[in-house]
Amino acid sequence: MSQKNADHHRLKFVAGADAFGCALKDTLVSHLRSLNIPVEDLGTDNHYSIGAKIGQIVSSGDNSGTEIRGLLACGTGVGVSIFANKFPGVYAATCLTPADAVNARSINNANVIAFSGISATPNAAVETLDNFLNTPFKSPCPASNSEPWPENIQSFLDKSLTEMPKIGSTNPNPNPNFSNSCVICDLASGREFTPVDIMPGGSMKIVRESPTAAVVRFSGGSVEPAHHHSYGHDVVVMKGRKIVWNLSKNERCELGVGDYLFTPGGDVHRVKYLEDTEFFIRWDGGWDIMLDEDLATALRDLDQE
Ligand SMILES: O=C(CO)[C@H](O)[C@H](O)COP(=O)(O)O
Repeated sequence: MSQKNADHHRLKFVAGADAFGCALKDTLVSHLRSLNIPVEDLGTDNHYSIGAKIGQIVSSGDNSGTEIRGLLACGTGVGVSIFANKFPGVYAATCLTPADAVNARSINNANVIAFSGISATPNAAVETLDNFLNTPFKSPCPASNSEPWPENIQSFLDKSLTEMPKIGSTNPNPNPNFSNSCVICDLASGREFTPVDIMPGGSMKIVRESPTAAVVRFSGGSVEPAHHHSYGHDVVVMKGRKIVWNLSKNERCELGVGDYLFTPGGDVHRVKYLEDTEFFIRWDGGWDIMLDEDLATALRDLDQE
């Protein structure tokens, strides 16, 4: 059984669902509010977007000391978890039973819970959510036969909060052209620009991996359709001019030589290159890119500007 923890006053939830999970999410949001737990309900979107939005908010945290947790629901509870888990510091767990939620809190310190809108009944889902609320990390749980953890597992759990965030933050397969022994020795020479297949007109020379640093070139007139990255990135323009629309924040800026821009992880942005442009870019973690629209949509929208 879960341990009761009535002190929810420093807790806030952000919630969202896709169409398959929407009704269940509404039930669970009402339940949280009946417990006087504040909830920001982001409503319904496709499971890629809603999982990423909740993940981004939980990852960003809250500087007032309030703990932010996420509640997600889709058809299976799996897709939304995968996307939320792309963000650092997010531990999203799909919980199909009340026992899953006790295990996910006790063993994994999960901070996002994902439900299956298809298979969960409202009553079972409420019980599952209550367990997620009331189970402290490292408490006895079904996986420990409801007994305190043995010493070796307790020690693993104790270390996991500091060890887990490091996983994936260093490149497990460093390029043999690099020496990783010290920063000065990470000399990258002789690297080539390679075309960025999904961004016509663009080419990129990666000079360091995870955190990833690169020099990027785009030919004048190129457009990058709206996209986002898991990690925030710094850009310094070395040549040319570009316009960046941050669609998440409804902001537009024009960057010329020497200008700097930071774009947070998850922020959707579209870019147009006014001239042949070259810039240095550095992501806070590994490089990835998720397209949020196709090129035709970007060009059509820019035409209407
Ligand atoms: O990742 C990339 C590969 O095409 C782009 O170089 C990068 O996305 C350009 O910077 P921004 O994300 O600010 O548009």
